[in-house]
Amino acid sequence: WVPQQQPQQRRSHTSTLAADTVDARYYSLFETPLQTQIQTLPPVTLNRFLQAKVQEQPELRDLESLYLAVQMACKTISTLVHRAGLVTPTSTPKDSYSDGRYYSMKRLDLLSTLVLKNALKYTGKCQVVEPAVRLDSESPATHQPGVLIAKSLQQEKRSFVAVLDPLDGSGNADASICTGTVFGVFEQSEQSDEEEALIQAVLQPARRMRAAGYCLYSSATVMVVAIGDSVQGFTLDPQTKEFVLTHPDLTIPSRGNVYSCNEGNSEGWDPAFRQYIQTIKTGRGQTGQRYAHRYVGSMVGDIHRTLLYGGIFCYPRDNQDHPNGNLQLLYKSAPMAYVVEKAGGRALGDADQSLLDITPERVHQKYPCFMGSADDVAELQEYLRLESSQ
Ligand SMILES: O=P(O)(O)OC[C@H]1O[C@](O)(COP(=O)(O)O)[C@@H](O)[C@@H]1O
Repeated sequence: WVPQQQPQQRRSHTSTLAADTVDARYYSLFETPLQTQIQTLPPVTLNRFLQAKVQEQPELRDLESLYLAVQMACKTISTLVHRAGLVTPTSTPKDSYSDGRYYSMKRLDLLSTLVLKNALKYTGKCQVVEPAVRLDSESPATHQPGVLIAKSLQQEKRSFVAVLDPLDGSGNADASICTGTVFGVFEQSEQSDEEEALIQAVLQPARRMRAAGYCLYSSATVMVVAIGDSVQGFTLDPQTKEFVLTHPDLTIPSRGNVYSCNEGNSEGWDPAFRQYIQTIKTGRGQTGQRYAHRYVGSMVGDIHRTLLYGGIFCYPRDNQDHPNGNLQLLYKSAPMAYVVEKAGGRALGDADQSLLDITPERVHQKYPCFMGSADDVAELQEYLRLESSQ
């Protein structure tokens, strides 16, 4: 909707219609000097940011094309996700997906995977493989996310190889709950283009990543990238369709007051972890403050909130349905952990092991994870150590 009249003209009307009053208030926002200033500031787009980065560090040039392809795909996926309710059939066909949720989940997953794959391929600078979907024995009959591995094709001695989860939390999209794309980038030392070699190239601990990031599709679409030693957040401007730097040099607060986990699994948790949660939520932890519980059930959303506000996100093992937690290490928790640590937080896989030091044995392997504000993770670590010493 475009206003047909200037605010000044509208206010000159003597009509006292409520709509006019509301409009006047709306326009007056834009007349304040501060707002005028903000609007005239030249935005730093992701493209410009990357160009500047490459000028500083020319060895990142290959990474630039990968990032540009990912951001292009994320713009399309953002539109797909936001239009999901408009284009997905509401009645679920009775086919191989007995559960209606899995049907549209699968559909959005496939679409996002295709969009991302094409964006990467059409750069002409990336080779893309989609590792065959094999169900992990630890998660029989559950939804298996699509995953992509992309390699930059520059004829340099080194090349980059990225692992990408096109749409984390796709099962939530029907309820308009946030979802996300996750990626992590390694260097490939051995120059082979065989699928198996590419898979091996990403089966590395996240500490060896050269970059990682995610795109959150929520009330806004936000791309957060860890590149070099800093973390930058860019918001997609729906008018210009550009990612604009809105969260420069993101750092996670050293302490928060929110814990985020699937408390429905608490019966099967290790006693020490259960004790930790009980302690912080009743205000008997180190801060003496009662922690609030927040759990979207969409990892990217839960971790993004943790990054901005502080606190702790956990997916521990339980002795019922999740002997290794419920998050795939390689393409979900490890890249997120990389971002969190680059932002000054911490991430654990076990009592004494950083999540960044765990080598995935296979693409879809799940692993317990705990990440967030450094002081909160340190407090939890004491409980995990207690458990492992028993
Ligand atoms: O339902 P649970 O066990 O809490 O698991 C939720 C987790 O599963 C995920 O939704 C992953 O789902 P997808 O398989 O759709 O990618 C995470 O985003 C989220 O944290």
